[in-house]
Amino acid sequence: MGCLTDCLCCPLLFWPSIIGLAAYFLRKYMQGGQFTKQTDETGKVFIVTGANTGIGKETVLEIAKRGGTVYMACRDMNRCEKARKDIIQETNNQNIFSRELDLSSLESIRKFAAGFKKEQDKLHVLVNNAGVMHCPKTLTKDGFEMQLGVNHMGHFLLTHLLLDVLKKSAPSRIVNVSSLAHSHGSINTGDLNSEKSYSRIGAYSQSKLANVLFTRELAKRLEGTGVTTNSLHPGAVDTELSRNWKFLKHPLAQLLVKPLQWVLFKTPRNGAQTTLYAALDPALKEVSGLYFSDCKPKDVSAAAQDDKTGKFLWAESEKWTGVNAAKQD
Ligand SMILES: NC(=O)c1ccc[n+]([C@@H]2O[C@H](COP(=O)([O-])OP(=O)(O)OC[C@H]3O[C@@H](n4cnc5c(N)ncnc54)[C@H](O)[C@@H]3O)[C@@H](O)[C@H]2O)c1
Repeated sequence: MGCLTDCLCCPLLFWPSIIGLAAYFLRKYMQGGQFTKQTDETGKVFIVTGANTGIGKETVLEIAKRGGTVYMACRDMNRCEKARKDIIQETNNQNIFSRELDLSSLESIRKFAAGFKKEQDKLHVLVNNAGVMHCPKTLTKDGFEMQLGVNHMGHFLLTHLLLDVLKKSAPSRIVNVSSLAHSHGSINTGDLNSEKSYSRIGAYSQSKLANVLFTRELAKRLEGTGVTTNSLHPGAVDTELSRNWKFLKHPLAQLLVKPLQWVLFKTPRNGAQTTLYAALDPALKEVSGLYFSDCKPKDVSAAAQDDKTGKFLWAESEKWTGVNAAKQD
């Protein structure tokens, strides 16, 4: 009792302990839902885009632990190869492969899909995970605004090129990693490619809204094929995604931001849980067109429920990516 009174009277001990405890429990809470079901993925083939870091790498690691064959589709082959070796070492699963895929190049996407289909005639789960966020205005090799180009258009083409193998492997799944940022986005129908004006944040939100609209429209078109598709928000996750916010690298910003990040952001492993849930949970075998967060279905914004915009985006994406011509290749 005396000791407690002493502590209460000593702000130097009391307040740091209270803040520390509050931070600890808040961090625990912020780590979110976990996918704890045990599944055996032996014999199943997966592709994960952007698999060398962050959520993508953790997704591959967990699937590898469960025996799946995984193609890590990456832009940076040095980092991809290193991540692959780490995963093989940790899981002893030798069926992990690294392949080059640059989603900012339609040519690279076509090359990746053709190469994959030469090696495999099955694909059970495609995880469209790769993404860029808040970059300064740049264009993809084909002249698309980078965030819409990589996050949506690249995955739109990739998905279409792999649909035949996904259908052959049904029941199969397409998982699109979107973001809560979709909820403050809008599809700029008059200036989809941000030619008249550009906002880093607006273009990211637009691309993540495009992920949800694409998922919903695709789900309708895939009805009865045995291929399902869902989108998700992984949570706020401590990854390299914020690399374009250069001020965060300043030592002073690090001093302020790091403790906050530790409390409020998920680890990449916890950030991968909703992706794993959407990709692996047997209970979702026939569930399609939904949006998940923390391993649960969640509502999407009104803009994401607008089927007219979904159809507009689909038609534009077909035009931009030349998907119908590509399918005949
Ligand atoms: N981290 C978060 O808080 C958060 C929140 C919401 C949504 N997301 C989404 O999660 C996904 C994964 O992001 P992360 O947080 O792991 O970030 P990350 O930066 O660690 O990983 C992104 C991956 O995408 C790859 N990539 C980028 N451009 C590419 C291209 N042109 N071609 C191929 N690959 C490319 C990167 O190389 C990297 O491997 C993204 O789609 C992101 O929008 C993340």
